[in-house]
Amino acid sequence: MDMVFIHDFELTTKIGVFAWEHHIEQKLILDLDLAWPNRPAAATDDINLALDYSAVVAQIQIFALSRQFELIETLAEKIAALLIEQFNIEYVKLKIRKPGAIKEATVGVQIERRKS
Ligand SMILES: Nc1nc2c(c(=O)[nH]1)N=C([C@H](O)[C@@H](O)CO)CN2
Repeated sequence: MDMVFIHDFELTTKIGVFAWEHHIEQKLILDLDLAWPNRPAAATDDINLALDYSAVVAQIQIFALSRQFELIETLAEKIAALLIEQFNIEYVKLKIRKPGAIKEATVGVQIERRKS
């Protein structure tokens, strides 16, 4: 399966369970693996047939600015749904790390979602 990937994407947003987190921005690190048939774009050298990773990053940034969640699980689910719908992507694997969450470890979530 062909993929377009976006790894180590630093996203700054308001996120967290605790009250003190509701008023500050925190850094998240996203890794996205997006199923996309790359041959048509390669055959024509046409960005219009490619999954434009810049456009994907921009959409996620706009979404993260406009919404606020407590759990990174919720953010992951919403981003996966957004990408499947807006870019017509068949399969999304998304990992979100929250580097500042705890001092003992790097923590986060990973989901895989398919277009239904
Ligand atoms: N599975 C999760 N556990 C926790 C989350 C989360 O989003 N998913 N969030 C927190 C707090 O917001 C924490 O990051 C504050 O440091 C705790 N556990």
